[in-house]
Amino acid sequence: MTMSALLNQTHIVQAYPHALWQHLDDLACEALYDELSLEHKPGLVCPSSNGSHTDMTHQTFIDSIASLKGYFATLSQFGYSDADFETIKAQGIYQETKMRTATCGINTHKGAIFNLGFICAAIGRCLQAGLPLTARHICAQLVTCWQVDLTTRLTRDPDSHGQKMQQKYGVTGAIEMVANGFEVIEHQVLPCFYDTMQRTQDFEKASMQALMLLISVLSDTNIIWRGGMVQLERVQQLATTFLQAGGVHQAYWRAQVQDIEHYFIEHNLSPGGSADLLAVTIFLYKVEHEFNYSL
Ligand SMILES: CC(C)(COP(=O)(O)OP(=O)(O)OC[C@H]1O[C@@H](n2cnc3c(N)ncnc32)[C@H](O)[C@@H]1O)[C@@H](O)C(=O)NCCC(=O)NCCS
Ligand SMILES: Nc1ncnc2c1ncn2[C@@H]1O[C@H](COP(=O)(O)OP(=O)(O)OP(=O)(O)O)[C@@H](O)[C@H]1O
Repeated sequence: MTMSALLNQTHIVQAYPHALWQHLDDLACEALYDELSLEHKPGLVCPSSNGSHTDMTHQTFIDSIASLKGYFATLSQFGYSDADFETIKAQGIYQETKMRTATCGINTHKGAIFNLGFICAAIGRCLQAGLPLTARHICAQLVTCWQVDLTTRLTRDPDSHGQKMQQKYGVTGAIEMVANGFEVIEHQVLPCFYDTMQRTQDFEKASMQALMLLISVLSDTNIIWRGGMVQLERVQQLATTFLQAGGVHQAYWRAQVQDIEHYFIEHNLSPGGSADLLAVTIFLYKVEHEFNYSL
Protein backbone atom coordinates (compact mmCIF):
# COMPACT_ATOMS: atom_id res chain seq x y z
CA MET A 1 0.00 0.00 0.00
CA THR A 2 1.29 3.44 -0.85
CA MET A 3 1.56 6.15 1.79
CA SER A 4 -1.13 8.20 0.08
CA ALA A 5 -3.49 5.22 0.16
CA LEU A 6 -2.75 4.78 3.87
CA LEU A 7 -3.46 8.45 4.51
CA ASN A 8 -6.68 8.10 2.56
CA GLN A 9 -7.68 5.11 4.62
CA THR A 10 -7.13 7.03 7.87
CA HIS A 11 -8.90 10.03 6.42
CA ILE A 12 -11.90 7.99 5.32
CA VAL A 13 -12.40 6.30 8.68
CA GLN A 14 -12.35 9.71 10.36
CA ALA A 15 -14.43 11.59 7.80
CA TYR A 16 -16.92 8.92 6.73
CA PRO A 17 -16.94 6.20 9.38
CA HIS A 18 -20.44 4.94 8.61
CA ALA A 19 -19.70 4.63 4.89
CA LEU A 20 -16.60 2.61 5.67
CA TRP A 21 -18.37 0.20 8.06
CA GLN A 22 -21.17 -0.20 5.54
CA HIS A 23 -18.67 -0.89 2.76
CA LEU A 24 -16.95 -3.60 4.81
CA ASP A 25 -20.36 -5.09 5.62
CA ASP A 26 -21.23 -5.18 1.92
CA LEU A 27 -17.92 -6.84 1.05
CA ALA A 28 -18.39 -9.55 3.69
CA CYS A 29 -21.95 -10.31 2.52
CA GLU A 30 -20.72 -10.31 -1.10
CA ALA A 31 -18.02 -12.83 -0.17
CA LEU A 32 -20.67 -15.12 1.34
CA TYR A 33 -22.78 -14.69 -1.76
CA ASP A 34 -19.78 -15.48 -4.02
CA GLU A 35 -19.14 -18.68 -2.06
CA LEU A 36 -22.79 -19.69 -2.35
CA SER A 37 -22.87 -18.89 -6.09
CA LEU A 38 -19.93 -21.13 -6.99
CA GLU A 39 -21.32 -24.16 -8.82
CA HIS A 40 -20.13 -27.75 -8.29
CA LYS A 41 -18.76 -27.22 -4.81
CA PRO A 42 -18.57 -30.81 -3.64
CA GLY A 43 -21.36 -31.71 -1.22
CA LEU A 44 -22.22 -28.07 -0.53
CA VAL A 45 -25.30 -26.04 -1.32
CA CYS A 46 -24.96 -24.33 -4.74
CA PRO A 47 -27.48 -22.48 -6.96
CA SER A 48 -28.35 -25.67 -8.85
CA SER A 49 -27.88 -28.32 -6.15
CA ASN A 50 -28.35 -28.87 -2.44
CA GLY A 51 -25.27 -31.10 -2.42
CA SER A 52 -25.38 -33.57 0.47
CA HIS A 53 -27.87 -31.47 2.41
CA THR A 54 -31.54 -32.32 2.87
CA ASP A 55 -32.49 -29.50 5.22
CA MET A 56 -31.26 -26.44 3.34
CA THR A 57 -31.44 -24.92 -0.14
CA HIS A 58 -29.98 -22.01 -2.07
CA GLN A 59 -32.90 -19.89 -0.80
CA THR A 60 -32.14 -20.80 2.83
CA PHE A 61 -28.65 -19.38 2.32
CA ILE A 62 -29.98 -16.22 0.63
CA ASP A 63 -32.28 -15.66 3.62
CA SER A 64 -29.41 -16.32 5.96
CA ILE A 65 -27.11 -13.80 4.23
CA ALA A 66 -29.90 -11.19 4.41
CA SER A 67 -30.09 -11.76 8.18
CA LEU A 68 -26.35 -11.09 8.50
CA LYS A 69 -26.50 -7.59 7.00
CA GLY A 70 -25.24 -5.05 9.51
CA TYR A 71 -23.43 -7.60 11.69
CA PHE A 72 -20.08 -7.14 9.93
CA ALA A 73 -20.32 -3.33 10.23
CA THR A 74 -20.98 -3.75 13.95
CA LEU A 75 -18.02 -6.10 14.43
CA SER A 76 -15.70 -3.75 12.49
CA GLN A 77 -16.78 -0.88 14.74
CA PHE A 78 -16.28 -3.04 17.81
CA GLY A 79 -12.71 -3.70 16.73
CA TYR A 80 -12.11 -0.02 16.02
CA SER A 81 -13.42 1.03 19.43
CA ASP A 82 -11.51 -1.75 21.22
CA ALA A 83 -14.66 -3.45 22.51
CA ASP A 84 -13.93 -6.24 24.98
CA PHE A 85 -14.05 -9.93 24.12
CA GLU A 86 -17.37 -10.50 25.94
CA THR A 87 -19.06 -7.80 23.83
CA ILE A 88 -17.81 -9.39 20.59
CA LYS A 89 -18.88 -12.84 21.78
CA ALA A 90 -22.36 -11.66 22.81
CA GLN A 91 -22.86 -10.13 19.35
CA GLY A 92 -21.86 -13.43 17.71
CA ILE A 93 -24.35 -15.36 19.85
CA TYR A 94 -27.09 -12.83 19.07
CA GLN A 95 -26.30 -13.10 15.35
CA GLU A 96 -26.55 -16.89 15.46
CA THR A 97 -30.04 -16.53 16.93
CA LYS A 98 -31.01 -14.09 14.17
CA MET A 99 -29.66 -16.47 11.53
CA ARG A 100 -31.66 -19.38 12.94
CA THR A 101 -34.83 -17.28 12.97
CA ALA A 102 -34.26 -16.43 9.29
CA THR A 103 -33.63 -20.07 8.34
CA CYS A 104 -36.29 -21.77 10.49
CA GLY A 105 -33.65 -23.22 12.78
CA ILE A 106 -31.13 -24.39 10.17
CA ASN A 107 -27.41 -23.80 10.69
CA THR A 108 -26.31 -22.11 7.47
CA HIS A 109 -23.61 -19.71 8.62
CA LYS A 110 -22.52 -20.57 12.15
CA GLY A 111 -18.89 -20.94 11.09
CA ALA A 112 -19.04 -17.80 8.94
CA ILE A 113 -20.49 -15.68 11.74
CA PHE A 114 -17.52 -16.64 13.86
CA ASN A 115 -14.76 -16.46 11.21
CA LEU A 116 -15.81 -13.38 9.29
CA GLY A 117 -16.96 -11.66 12.48
CA PHE A 118 -13.49 -11.85 13.98
CA ILE A 119 -11.85 -10.83 10.69
CA CYS A 120 -14.02 -7.70 10.71
CA ALA A 121 -13.11 -6.96 14.33
CA ALA A 122 -9.43 -7.33 13.34
CA ILE A 123 -9.97 -4.92 10.43
CA GLY A 124 -11.35 -2.41 12.94
CA ARG A 125 -8.21 -2.88 15.05
CA CYS A 126 -6.00 -2.26 11.98
CA LEU A 127 -7.89 0.93 11.16
CA GLN A 128 -7.53 2.12 14.75
CA ALA A 129 -3.77 1.41 14.68
CA GLY A 130 -3.34 3.05 11.25
CA LEU A 131 -2.19 -0.23 9.72
CA PRO A 132 -2.77 -1.06 6.04
CA LEU A 133 -5.66 -3.46 5.43
CA THR A 134 -3.61 -6.39 4.22
CA ALA A 135 -4.17 -10.04 5.13
CA ARG A 136 -0.84 -10.00 6.94
CA HIS A 137 -1.83 -7.15 9.24
CA ILE A 138 -5.41 -8.34 9.73
CA CYS A 139 -4.32 -11.88 10.67
CA ALA A 140 -1.59 -10.55 12.96
CA GLN A 141 -4.14 -8.39 14.81
CA LEU A 142 -6.29 -11.47 15.41
CA VAL A 143 -3.44 -13.26 17.11
CA THR A 144 -2.28 -10.23 19.11
CA CYS A 145 -5.72 -9.16 20.30
CA TRP A 146 -7.69 -12.37 20.78
CA GLN A 147 -5.58 -15.52 20.64
CA VAL A 148 -5.48 -15.84 24.43
CA ASP A 149 -9.17 -15.00 24.85
CA LEU A 150 -10.20 -17.42 22.12
CA THR A 151 -8.23 -20.30 23.58
CA THR A 152 -9.05 -19.67 27.25
CA ARG A 153 -12.28 -17.69 27.56
CA LEU A 154 -14.59 -19.08 24.87
CA THR A 155 -17.14 -21.46 26.36
CA ARG A 156 -16.93 -24.68 24.38
CA ASP A 157 -20.16 -26.52 23.79
CA PRO A 158 -19.44 -30.21 24.47
CA ASP A 159 -22.44 -31.13 22.29
CA SER A 160 -21.35 -29.24 19.16
CA HIS A 161 -20.18 -31.37 16.24
CA GLY A 162 -16.80 -29.61 16.28
CA GLN A 163 -16.15 -30.25 19.98
CA LYS A 164 -17.31 -33.85 19.74
CA MET A 165 -14.85 -34.45 16.88
CA GLN A 166 -12.08 -32.75 18.85
CA GLN A 167 -12.77 -35.02 21.83
CA LYS A 168 -12.98 -38.15 19.71
CA TYR A 169 -10.09 -37.61 17.29
CA GLY A 170 -8.00 -34.80 18.81
CA VAL A 171 -8.40 -32.62 15.71
CA THR A 172 -8.48 -28.83 15.86
CA GLY A 173 -11.40 -26.86 14.39
CA ALA A 174 -12.94 -23.43 13.92
CA ILE A 175 -11.75 -21.91 17.20
CA GLU A 176 -8.08 -22.81 16.62
CA MET A 177 -8.31 -21.58 13.03
CA VAL A 178 -9.28 -18.08 14.19
CA ALA A 179 -6.97 -18.13 17.23
CA ASN A 180 -4.01 -18.92 14.95
CA GLY A 181 -4.86 -15.97 12.72
CA PHE A 182 -5.96 -18.09 9.72
CA GLU A 183 -2.35 -19.09 9.06
CA VAL A 184 -3.33 -21.49 6.29
CA ILE A 185 -5.28 -18.78 4.49
CA GLU A 186 -2.61 -16.11 4.80
CA HIS A 187 0.25 -18.36 3.72
CA GLN A 188 -1.34 -20.86 1.33
CA VAL A 189 -4.92 -20.28 0.24
CA LEU A 190 -4.89 -16.53 -0.44
CA PRO A 191 -1.60 -16.75 -2.41
CA CYS A 192 -3.17 -19.62 -4.41
CA PHE A 193 -6.26 -17.48 -5.09
CA TYR A 194 -4.08 -14.57 -6.31
CA ASP A 195 -1.91 -16.84 -8.41
CA THR A 196 -4.94 -18.39 -10.13
CA MET A 197 -6.50 -14.97 -10.71
CA GLN A 198 -3.27 -13.72 -12.21
CA ARG A 199 -2.90 -16.72 -14.49
CA THR A 200 -6.53 -16.99 -15.60
CA GLN A 201 -8.33 -13.69 -14.80
CA ASP A 202 -11.18 -16.01 -13.85
CA PHE A 203 -12.89 -15.60 -10.46
CA GLU A 204 -14.66 -18.96 -10.71
CA LYS A 205 -11.40 -20.81 -11.33
CA ALA A 206 -9.62 -18.97 -8.51
CA SER A 207 -12.46 -19.83 -6.12
CA MET A 208 -12.52 -23.51 -7.09
CA GLN A 209 -8.73 -23.83 -6.85
CA ALA A 210 -8.81 -22.22 -3.38
CA LEU A 211 -11.67 -24.48 -2.27
CA MET A 212 -9.81 -27.60 -3.38
CA LEU A 213 -6.69 -26.44 -1.57
CA LEU A 214 -8.75 -25.91 1.59
CA ILE A 215 -10.30 -29.37 1.31
CA SER A 216 -6.84 -30.89 0.81
CA VAL A 217 -5.35 -29.41 4.01
CA LEU A 218 -8.14 -28.72 6.50
CA SER A 219 -9.29 -30.92 9.37
CA ASP A 220 -12.86 -29.97 8.49
CA THR A 221 -15.02 -31.05 11.42
CA ASN A 222 -18.11 -31.12 9.18
CA ILE A 223 -16.50 -33.81 6.99
CA ILE A 224 -15.29 -35.74 10.03
CA TRP A 225 -18.74 -35.53 11.63
CA ARG A 226 -20.35 -37.16 8.63
CA GLY A 227 -17.59 -39.54 7.49
CA GLY A 228 -14.99 -39.96 10.22
CA MET A 229 -11.22 -39.72 9.73
CA VAL A 230 -11.24 -42.30 6.94
CA GLN A 231 -13.39 -40.11 4.70
CA LEU A 232 -11.48 -36.97 5.70
CA GLU A 233 -8.26 -38.57 4.47
CA ARG A 234 -9.93 -39.83 1.27
CA VAL A 235 -11.33 -36.46 0.26
CA GLN A 236 -8.08 -34.71 1.19
CA GLN A 237 -6.37 -37.13 -1.18
CA LEU A 238 -8.93 -36.51 -3.95
CA ALA A 239 -8.39 -32.76 -3.69
CA THR A 240 -4.60 -33.17 -3.56
CA THR A 241 -4.61 -35.36 -6.66
CA PHE A 242 -6.74 -32.79 -8.49
CA LEU A 243 -4.33 -29.97 -7.59
CA GLN A 244 -1.20 -32.01 -8.39
CA ALA A 245 -2.60 -32.77 -11.84
CA GLY A 246 -2.89 -29.01 -12.48
CA GLY A 247 -6.22 -28.20 -10.84
CA VAL A 248 -8.30 -25.67 -12.76
CA HIS A 249 -5.44 -25.12 -15.21
CA GLN A 250 -6.23 -28.45 -16.88
CA ALA A 251 -8.38 -28.58 -20.00
CA TYR A 252 -11.00 -30.91 -18.47
CA TRP A 253 -10.97 -29.60 -14.91
CA ARG A 254 -14.76 -29.33 -14.69
CA ALA A 255 -15.21 -33.06 -15.33
CA GLN A 256 -12.76 -33.82 -12.52
CA VAL A 257 -14.50 -31.44 -10.14
CA GLN A 258 -17.78 -33.18 -10.96
CA ASP A 259 -16.23 -36.57 -10.15
CA ILE A 260 -15.19 -35.21 -6.76
CA GLU A 261 -18.66 -33.73 -6.32
CA HIS A 262 -20.23 -37.15 -6.99
CA TYR A 263 -17.91 -38.77 -4.45
CA PHE A 264 -19.03 -36.30 -1.76
CA ILE A 265 -22.71 -36.81 -2.50
CA GLU A 266 -22.42 -40.60 -2.75
CA HIS A 267 -20.81 -40.66 0.72
CA ASN A 268 -23.06 -37.94 2.16
CA LEU A 269 -20.11 -35.62 2.92
CA SER A 270 -20.01 -31.83 3.07
CA PRO A 271 -16.95 -29.57 3.58
CA GLY A 272 -18.77 -26.78 5.48
CA GLY A 273 -15.59 -25.54 7.17
CA SER A 274 -13.82 -25.26 3.80
CA ALA A 275 -16.80 -23.32 2.41
CA ASP A 276 -16.63 -20.86 5.31
CA LEU A 277 -12.91 -20.39 4.75
CA LEU A 278 -13.40 -19.88 1.02
CA ALA A 279 -15.65 -16.95 1.95
CA VAL A 280 -12.93 -15.65 4.30
CA THR A 281 -10.35 -15.93 1.49
CA ILE A 282 -12.60 -14.06 -0.96
CA PHE A 283 -13.33 -11.39 1.64
CA LEU A 284 -9.61 -10.83 2.34
CA TYR A 285 -8.97 -10.65 -1.40
CA LYS A 286 -11.72 -8.04 -1.81
CA VAL A 287 -10.51 -6.00 1.15
CA GLU A 288 -6.89 -6.02 -0.04
CA HIS A 289 -7.98 -5.18 -3.54
CA GLU A 290 -10.30 -2.31 -2.56
CA PHE A 291 -8.02 -0.70 -0.03
CA ASN A 292 -4.80 -1.10 -1.95
CA TYR A 293 -5.98 0.02 -5.34
CA SER A 294 -9.20 1.98 -5.04
CA LEU A 295 -8.50 4.55 -2.36
C1 LIG B 1 -17.11 -20.71 18.00
C2 LIG B 1 -17.94 -21.73 17.30
C3 LIG B 1 -17.62 -21.68 15.82
C4 LIG B 1 -17.64 -23.08 17.92
O1 LIG B 1 -17.41 -24.09 17.06
P1 LIG B 1 -17.26 -25.61 17.54
O2 LIG B 1 -15.82 -25.98 17.63
O3 LIG B 1 -18.06 -25.85 18.77
O4 LIG B 1 -17.85 -26.38 16.29
P2 LIG B 1 -19.30 -26.33 15.61
O5 LIG B 1 -19.57 -27.72 15.20
O6 LIG B 1 -20.29 -25.66 16.49
O7 LIG B 1 -19.18 -25.40 14.33
C5 LIG B 1 -18.03 -25.14 13.70
C6 LIG B 1 -18.28 -24.61 12.30
O8 LIG B 1 -17.01 -24.15 11.86
C7 LIG B 1 -16.74 -24.58 10.56
N1 LIG B 1 -15.54 -25.47 10.57
C8 LIG B 1 -15.45 -26.80 10.62
N2 LIG B 1 -14.18 -27.21 10.64
C9 LIG B 1 -13.45 -26.10 10.59
C10 LIG B 1 -12.04 -25.86 10.59
N3 LIG B 1 -11.15 -26.85 10.66
N4 LIG B 1 -11.63 -24.59 10.54
C11 LIG B 1 -12.51 -23.58 10.48
N5 LIG B 1 -13.85 -23.74 10.48
C12 LIG B 1 -14.30 -24.99 10.55
C13 LIG B 1 -17.96 -25.27 10.05
O9 LIG B 1 -18.77 -24.36 9.37
C14 LIG B 1 -18.69 -25.68 11.30
O10 LIG B 1 -20.09 -25.73 11.12
C15 LIG B 1 -19.40 -21.39 17.40
O11 LIG B 1 -20.18 -22.43 16.96
C16 LIG B 1 -19.86 -20.98 18.77
O12 LIG B 1 -19.44 -21.45 19.80
N6 LIG B 1 -20.76 -20.07 18.72
C17 LIG B 1 -21.31 -19.50 19.91
C18 LIG B 1 -21.16 -18.02 19.78
C19 LIG B 1 -19.78 -17.54 20.09
O13 LIG B 1 -19.21 -17.76 21.13
N7 LIG B 1 -19.23 -16.84 19.13
C20 LIG B 1 -17.95 -16.27 19.28
C21 LIG B 1 -17.93 -14.85 18.90
S1 LIG B 1 -18.39 -14.50 17.25
N1 LIG C 1 -22.65 -23.50 0.62
C1 LIG C 1 -22.66 -24.19 1.77
N2 LIG C 1 -23.30 -25.37 1.85
C2 LIG C 1 -23.31 -26.06 3.01
N3 LIG C 1 -22.68 -25.66 4.14
C3 LIG C 1 -22.04 -24.48 4.12
C4 LIG C 1 -22.00 -23.70 2.94
N4 LIG C 1 -21.32 -22.58 3.22
C5 LIG C 1 -20.93 -22.65 4.49
N5 LIG C 1 -21.35 -23.80 5.07
C6 LIG C 1 -21.06 -24.15 6.46
O1 LIG C 1 -21.31 -25.50 6.76
C7 LIG C 1 -21.94 -25.61 8.00
C8 LIG C 1 -23.03 -26.65 7.85
O2 LIG C 1 -23.45 -26.96 9.12
P1 LIG C 1 -24.38 -28.20 9.46
O3 LIG C 1 -24.58 -28.18 10.94
O4 LIG C 1 -25.58 -28.20 8.59
O5 LIG C 1 -23.47 -29.40 9.09
P2 LIG C 1 -23.98 -30.79 8.72
O6 LIG C 1 -22.79 -31.60 8.42
O7 LIG C 1 -24.99 -30.65 7.60
O8 LIG C 1 -24.70 -31.25 10.05
P3 LIG C 1 -25.96 -32.22 10.14
O9 LIG C 1 -25.40 -33.58 9.90
O10 LIG C 1 -26.45 -32.00 11.53
O11 LIG C 1 -26.93 -31.74 9.10
C9 LIG C 1 -22.46 -24.26 8.40
O12 LIG C 1 -22.01 -23.90 9.69
C10 LIG C 1 -21.90 -23.30 7.38
O13 LIG C 1 -21.11 -22.28 7.98
